[in-house]
Amino acid sequence: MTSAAQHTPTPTATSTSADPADEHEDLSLPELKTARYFHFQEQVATASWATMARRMPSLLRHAIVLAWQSSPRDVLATTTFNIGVGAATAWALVATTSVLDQLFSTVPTPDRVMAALPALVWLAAALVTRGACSALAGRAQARLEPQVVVTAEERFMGDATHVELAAFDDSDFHDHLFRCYLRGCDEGGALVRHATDVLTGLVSVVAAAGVLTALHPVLVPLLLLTMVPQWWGSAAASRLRYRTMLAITQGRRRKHLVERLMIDRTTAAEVRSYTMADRLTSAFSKLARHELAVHMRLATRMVTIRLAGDTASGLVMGLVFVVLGWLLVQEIVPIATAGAAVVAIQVARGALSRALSSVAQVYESGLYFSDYLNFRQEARTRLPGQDLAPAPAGFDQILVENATFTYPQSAGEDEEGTQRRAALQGVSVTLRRGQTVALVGENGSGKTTLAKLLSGLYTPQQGTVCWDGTDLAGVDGDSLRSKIAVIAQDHTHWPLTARSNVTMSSPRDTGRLERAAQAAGADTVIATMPAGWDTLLDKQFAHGYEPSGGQWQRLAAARGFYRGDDGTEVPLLIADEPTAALDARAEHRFFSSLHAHAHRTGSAVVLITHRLASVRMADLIIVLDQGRVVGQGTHEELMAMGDQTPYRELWNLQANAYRPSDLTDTT
Ligand SMILES: Nc1ncnc2c1ncn2[C@@H]1O[C@H](COP(=O)(O)OP(=O)(O)OP(=O)(O)O)[C@@H](O)[C@H]1O
Repeated sequence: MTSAAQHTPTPTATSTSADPADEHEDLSLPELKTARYFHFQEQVATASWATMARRMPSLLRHAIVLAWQSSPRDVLATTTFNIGVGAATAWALVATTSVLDQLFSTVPTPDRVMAALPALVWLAAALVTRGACSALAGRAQARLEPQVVVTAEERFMGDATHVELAAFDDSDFHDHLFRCYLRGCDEGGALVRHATDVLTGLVSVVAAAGVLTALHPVLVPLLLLTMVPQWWGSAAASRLRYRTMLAITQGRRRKHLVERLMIDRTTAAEVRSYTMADRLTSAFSKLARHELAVHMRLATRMVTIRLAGDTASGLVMGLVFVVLGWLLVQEIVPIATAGAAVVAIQVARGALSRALSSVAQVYESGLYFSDYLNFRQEARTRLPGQDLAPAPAGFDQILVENATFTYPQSAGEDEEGTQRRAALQGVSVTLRRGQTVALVGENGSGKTTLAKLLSGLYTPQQGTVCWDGTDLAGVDGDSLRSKIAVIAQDHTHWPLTARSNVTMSSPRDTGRLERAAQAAGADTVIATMPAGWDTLLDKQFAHGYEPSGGQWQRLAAARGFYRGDDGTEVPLLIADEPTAALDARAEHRFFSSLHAHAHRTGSAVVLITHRLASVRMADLIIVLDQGRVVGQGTHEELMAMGDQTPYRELWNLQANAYRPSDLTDTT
């Protein structure tokens, strides 16, 4: 069969241009990348029946295991009732044979009808049973599919939130994760549905074949003969419909893109300012009409296939009748058996048609479901160990020894590239409880990476991070991180209430909340919010509120203070660029709070900032450059090291901006 994908032109930017004289007509959008959720398109479009048949057993095995783990009861019900449908089909066919036997006997007509009555009741009972089994199978199937999806989603989400953080820096992992998220889990449910449809169809075909064998073995080849055009017609129609849909996908995505430009709030103003409405409408119409034309062509080709299929079917059925007639004349089969054979053949043809139209869908769903299976397999290699020791209650000192950390290699990057990209190389530092330690250095020097090593989010590939004698590599990550408060540089704008944005997973404590808000300067932000602490911080919700950048930063700082407001349990507070969006007054207040926090709780505070005036008071300043420690000490010690040292250079650059040009630093 010729692929529709080959014949149906994919609408592109150039194909949308109607009038070359109109230079504004074409929106000139470049080719779209293959969507993550459609990456198996090529494989699906070109798969042969043999390929599908080869993959089927393993796909079905995985789907059955997942279905069984989701709901054994509904799997048993689906299977039992579908077998019931097959058995009732066979029963109905046998009853039909009895009815026909009686009706074609040689006694007078009223007697024949009376004699057929018990068989008719039997037939009615079989049909009712078949209907009931079919309905119950449908119910079990409808229950099973969403359960399979939820089980798959729960496992996926569990893995996604528990894998080590470094996995999110690996573009390959990220890609697998997103593909699984977009389709993998849902397709597990769809696979079960389509597989059950195939099963249902096959059970009925087998039932009809069984009855025919019992009636007379010579009838079975007749059944197989009628199935050939049926197979061809159903398979050709379903593949054509399918490939056409695949072929128009690109155009449909392009259409959605244009649609979004036309109806999105963010583009609405410029659509009007730059009078884009007509151009967009024209582009939209062309894409929509192209799709329409493809559908029209599909309808015509479907009719052609149907006509060819029906003609072939009619011819074969004619042949079957000729053979049946010959069998009757030769008295090989009685007339009642021949009648029952015709009914059985019709039942088998209908069931086969349904099964076939589901086979291609089993294949496609199976491919996408393999994204789910692959993701889970990969995630297992990235989950933390199970039997790790709990984190120590605290520390007197944190010792980072010779730590080297490289972010995961990007696809296509060579070993040399990896060497060049080491974010930290041989870093050794010591932090003591109660100290305020500042990490300074230029952009990309490794400050945030070191902070993430200290906060237990990353583990160095070489070297160690120890709390007193305990190497954090052997410690349970969750128990460690519950003892560390982090004010992150790229903090999350949680779509939750202001209160939950600060308390997060810790228990609620009003006193602690107020203290944290005050320390971070978030109290004045809360005071301006319509519902105070109960204000929802997301405009997507009714009465939602959108804080400004600086207000979000104060809330993030309050989150860190809240987590850290427990001297015995949280011995480390890490603040990464906590004041970048704050005004001068808020910044001053924040640094005072930070020192007060360290003093009051006795915890170690790690501060990352580019504002060197704020680190002057730190007990220890660690200077990083290209992933290496290039200086450490107090402000005075570092300034005394000489003119060309990185810290002094940076200090002078910033200090000079506030001085008359003829002044230099005074140390
Ligand atoms: N997730 C990541 N994946 C790959 N490389 C990263 C990632 N995060 C940081 N890097 C690289 O690691 C190096 C150190 O980055 P890091 O964020 O630790 O620097 P920084 O000193 O905190 O910078 P800044 O002052 O700009 O915040 C940089 O070269 C950066 O490109």
